[in-house]
Amino acid sequence: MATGDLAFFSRPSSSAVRIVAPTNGHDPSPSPKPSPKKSESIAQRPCRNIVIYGSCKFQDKGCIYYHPQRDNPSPIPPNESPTLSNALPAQSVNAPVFVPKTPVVQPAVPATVASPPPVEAKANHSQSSSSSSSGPPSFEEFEYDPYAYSNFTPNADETANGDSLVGGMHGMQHNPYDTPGMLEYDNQDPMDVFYAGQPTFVRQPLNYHLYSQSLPENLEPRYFVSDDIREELQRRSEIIYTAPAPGLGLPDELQGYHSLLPLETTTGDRRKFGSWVSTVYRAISSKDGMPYVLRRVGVENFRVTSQAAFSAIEKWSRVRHPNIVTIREAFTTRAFGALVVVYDYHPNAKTLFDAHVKPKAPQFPNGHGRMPSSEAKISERTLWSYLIQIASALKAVHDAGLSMRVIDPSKVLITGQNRIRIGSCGIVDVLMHDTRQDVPRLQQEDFNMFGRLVFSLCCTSLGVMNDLQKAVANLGKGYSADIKNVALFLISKPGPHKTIGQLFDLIGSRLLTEFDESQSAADRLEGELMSELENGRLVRLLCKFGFINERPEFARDARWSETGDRYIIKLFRDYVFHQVDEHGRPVVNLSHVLTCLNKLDAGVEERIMLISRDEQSCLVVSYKEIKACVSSAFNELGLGEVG
Ligand SMILES: Nc1ncnc2c1ncn2[C@@H]1O[C@H](COP(=O)(O)OP(=O)(O)OP(=O)(O)O)[C@@H](O)[C@H]1O
Repeated sequence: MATGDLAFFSRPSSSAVRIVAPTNGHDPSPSPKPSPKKSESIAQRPCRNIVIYGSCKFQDKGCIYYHPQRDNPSPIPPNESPTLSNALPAQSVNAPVFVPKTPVVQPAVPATVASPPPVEAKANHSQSSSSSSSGPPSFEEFEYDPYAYSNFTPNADETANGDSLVGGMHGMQHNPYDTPGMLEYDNQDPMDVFYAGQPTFVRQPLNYHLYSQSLPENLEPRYFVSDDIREELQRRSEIIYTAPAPGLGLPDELQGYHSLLPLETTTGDRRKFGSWVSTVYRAISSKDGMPYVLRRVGVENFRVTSQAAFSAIEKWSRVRHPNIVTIREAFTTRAFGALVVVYDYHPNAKTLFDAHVKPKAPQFPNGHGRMPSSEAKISERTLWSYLIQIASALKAVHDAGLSMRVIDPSKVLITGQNRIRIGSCGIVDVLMHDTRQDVPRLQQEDFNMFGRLVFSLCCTSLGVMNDLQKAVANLGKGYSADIKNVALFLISKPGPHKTIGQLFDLIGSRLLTEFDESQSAADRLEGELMSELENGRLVRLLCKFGFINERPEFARDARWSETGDRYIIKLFRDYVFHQVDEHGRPVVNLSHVLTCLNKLDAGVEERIMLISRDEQSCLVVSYKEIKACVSSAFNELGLGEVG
């Protein structure tokens, strides 16, 4: 690969990315015959064998390179200094590098900087400096410098004066990356070991706090939220925005709610909610644009004679519990001829009845006749989780001086992975506002309803309680004695011993298991959130690439995409996305893409080699510099025609 043809990197109209073939001692035209001056300089060049292996077999057999004497074991020739005339031409490594012509703005460095601080302190500084708000230098300031990695140390006078180091450059010899915050590697290119007096290779510190490290390919999914969670959230999001079918004959607007969409069939045989028929709609609030559930209870001649009917709703709306569907408000409506209670909407919620009790549609195994699908039995662990969540909701309600009044498989929702929420609270309180409420008795009834729900779930049947003996026997066959005890306690006769506290005594240490599992679930979700956080940053970067690359209005202006910042971005895009394997097949490696983009976003000092499409030129450039290119090209768009 040749580096001679680098002219297209230059942008004559500006100093941006001015890459020119070296002159004076780094003559671009490769000369096959070494000039006398050149032979002299070869004799001054450290022998690679010494650098790599510590000795050279050909030292006394005509090797023309420099070999250190015993009294001077340094591999660098005594009169060698990293000056312009003695440094190796860029052609030798086929890799020109970018170095800012003016230095990166660094914080003032104390005079003691000449003796570098310990490595650890430097590494920390490096991390903070790379994330500092001063940011990388504009790419306008970069210019090709073959001495970028020479081991130049400013003299005491220069370092004593902060300005001299920070703002003042002595020609092109000071490496702007040679700051106290960098490890030695920052003064080196990995290839230096082959031609300079730097036998050690110190790895550049990675800014782990700024980007995720690449993971083995088989762990790729860790970069993204896991499939099951993604699918579930996508489904919910789709359901929220499902548009109602036209011609349903529903009001366009109902007390500040619009876009009503029934969540159940409103025709055919309807089950009763107590002695009422209820229908659930999803509707959007005009106030906040959020979806809510309207439960409409069609009650003939239902009249609210006083606001007192809604006092229970006020109490209920103050009950905020993770296992209760929150009530927002209630109203009656003539247009709808009903009482409407508004609840929080949990997209893709399923009732316990639909999930566990409702007979499933028959399956057709291999076309050989019909067979009813077997009900999936709830596992003991899941059942305990349901029990604990409902008991917890019950406690909150009883503590608030209320009673649940409806605990039925058709009114308890599963709103996520084993997440239970009791819906339809408060409705009965409004409907029966004119009858005297004996709260302790109603609370005892809650236990009873809860017990029947446990039997229904264990036996996957609603009518199970018609034959109690059989129900107990069935439950005992499928579940532990502890479950059986809880179920029997719940359906036992009311009495002073039957309190929510007693119920929790029976649940015992299972509560801790539930608590532990819910904490683990929170940890898992936090982990998922982290991966999404990373993705958000990368999407912003990809958007910038989208804005910059292949702009049609500049299609005829080759200079726009073939010079300066944009050319580097174009080559970087090839490096990230368009690599091919040794057979010319596209390499589709998501880990590579994510790693590159993360490093770019963090603007790390690590350098990569970009290769032109004709493979005639290459360019060594750091992520930090590419990042500066991206932001300058993007800013240029914003200030220009794109507005
Ligand atoms: N707060 C809510 N958020 C999301 N969906 C809900 C909510 N409340 C109820 N639903 C859904 O609305 C549908 C109907 O609920 P409903 O309580 O009427 O159940 P049902 O089984 O149809 O009972 P019924 O026979 O008494 O009407 C169910 O699929 C349920 O998941």
